[in-house]
Amino acid sequence: MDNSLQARLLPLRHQIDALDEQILDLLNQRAMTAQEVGKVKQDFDLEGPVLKPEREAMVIRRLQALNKGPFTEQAIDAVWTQIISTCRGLESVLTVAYLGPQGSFSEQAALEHFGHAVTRLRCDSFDEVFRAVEAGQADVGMVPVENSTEGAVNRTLDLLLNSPLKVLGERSIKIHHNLMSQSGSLEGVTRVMAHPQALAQCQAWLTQHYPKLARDAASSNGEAARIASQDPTVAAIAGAGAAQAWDLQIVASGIQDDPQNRTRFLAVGAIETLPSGNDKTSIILAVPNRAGAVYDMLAPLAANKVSMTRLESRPARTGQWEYYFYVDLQGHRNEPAVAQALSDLKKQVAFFKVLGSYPSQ
Ligand SMILES: O=C(O)C(=O)C[C@]1(C(=O)O)C=C[C@@H](O)C=C1
Repeated sequence: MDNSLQARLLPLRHQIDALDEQILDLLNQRAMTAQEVGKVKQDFDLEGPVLKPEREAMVIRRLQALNKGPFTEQAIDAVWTQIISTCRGLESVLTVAYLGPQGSFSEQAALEHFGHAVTRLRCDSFDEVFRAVEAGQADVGMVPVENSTEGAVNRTLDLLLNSPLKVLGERSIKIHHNLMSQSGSLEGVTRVMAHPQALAQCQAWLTQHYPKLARDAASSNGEAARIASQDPTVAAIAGAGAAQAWDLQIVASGIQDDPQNRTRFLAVGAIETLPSGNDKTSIILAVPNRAGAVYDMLAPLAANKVSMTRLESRPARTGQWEYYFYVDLQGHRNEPAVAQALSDLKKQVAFFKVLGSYPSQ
């Protein structure tokens, strides 16, 4: 029996080729079915983007529940996000706005959430992201709302307060910082550039490994990578996407001081999301400045057995109320317990706004 490497590999590779043909055929059948769905939506004159966040979440969760492995749950999420993205793109291509430049963590979050079959609209600020979506230049926007080490992203909180857009999804990504340069070494490099937050998140590592390297602030990590791609004396700290985007070589990876460093992003758009079976609702509240007001504010949640997953406060600049409270609840606003809690809450607060209900990640 021929037991050489080739002899053993060949039949397995034939098997993989045959399986790939079946997968390809099934993918095309799925794509044609999605096109049919697109036609039905057109026939019923459904306005707005074809995006149905709750349906996308349900498709992926159902497969994760059915899965027997060895394909992992994360792989199912990543692969089906791409499949759905492509199918959605055959109905109508979604335009996603986010803070650029190329290779930014916002871009990573946007593509991990909506897949690659989208039109990318890179913006210079979070304000511009909201403006682009409000003006209809983009269907959805992706903005960071909190970082596990740095806390809330205040500008995003302020924009959510004043925008008519709804939150339609969330995506938390690991913030994995890399040191990168043109050559892949630090020879000839005299300074390291990054956004101040990234420099802060890597300061212990830099002090330990490269105490003599000057540290300079850039407007974003992507911008630092762009500068490093043109200046061999500069190294940048950025995500792996930026190394790829600017053709830089990674000198050291995972250099953030907190290995669990994560940022949570919100997807926003002019879309009301229906219940998916596992949802969150984000609201903003303000209470009058009197003793016990915050306690009273939260009582309807406990009374209706609605769990709060996050509470963030932000100074109100009206002079009239002290703080806005950003609250995330478990459940969809259409679920009876959440609906009751929201209606009770509304009666006793000075300000009340539902930002949206959306599938939990
Ligand atoms: O079910 C739909 O409404 C579709 O358009 C199909 C599909 C999919 O590929 O599964 C694509 C886009 C939507 O956001 C949701 C799901």
